[in-house]
Amino acid sequence: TRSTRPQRLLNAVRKHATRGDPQSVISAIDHFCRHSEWAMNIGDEKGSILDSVVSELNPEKVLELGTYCGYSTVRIARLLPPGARLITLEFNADYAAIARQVIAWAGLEDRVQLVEGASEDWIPRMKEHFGIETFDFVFLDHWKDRYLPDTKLMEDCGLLRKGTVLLADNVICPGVPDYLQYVRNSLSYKSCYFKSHLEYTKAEDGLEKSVFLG
Ligand SMILES: O=C(NCCCCCn1ccc2cnccc21)c1cc(-c2ccc(F)cc2)cc(O)c1O
Ligand SMILES: [Mg+2]
Repeated sequence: TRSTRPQRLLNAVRKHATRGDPQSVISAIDHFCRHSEWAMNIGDEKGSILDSVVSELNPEKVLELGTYCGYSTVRIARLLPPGARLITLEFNADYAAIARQVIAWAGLEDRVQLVEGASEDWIPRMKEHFGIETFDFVFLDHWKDRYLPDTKLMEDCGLLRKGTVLLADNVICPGVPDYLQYVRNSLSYKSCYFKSHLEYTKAEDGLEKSVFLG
């Protein structure tokens, strides 16, 4: 049977990246997506913005909604201190299987926990299942129509604290208008937009950084 794009992306990582070297994994995926096949990783341009937000925050407890092949998982985890924890949620079992191997190739499996399932099912179980009180940083990159309901669900489940940072990908392309309207107008958030481009293209896209004020 024909290979899938995520499988071809993993092959490129194995071929061109060095085991235990997260930067080489990031570079191998970006090269593959620029020169072989486009894929919906956050990419190098928006990825640099992600890096700066994570580096400034130094989070201990991180939630990523939308693993895909693990590109942003590797970007975030490589910046975390060894004691920090990143829980990443992926709905698609095939993507999850590839992501586990990409994360392992980068040598970051000790600080990453990949969970398979839907955000609306897992968010209410975070506390009792993972012993998480609140998250310091949440990266939203899953179904675009779930950004808003899941943010409200995280609020209701007490997973956000004063100062928790939400960073949302694709706020222009594909776009998340209801989420943007909420975080930009709610008195519970301080929000700002980082203008950029859709991964590996010239189309406009950007990241929205929103600090929960409690
Ligand atoms: O659709 C996107 N991502 C979501 C993929 C599915 C997530 C599924 N999933 C994962 C965890 C999880 C938990 N609960 C429920 C569901 C869950 C996406 C698309 C584009 C894009 C595509 C075509 C185009 F022409 C322009 C842009 C670019 C991006 O950067 C993207 O991120
Ligand atoms: Mg995205």
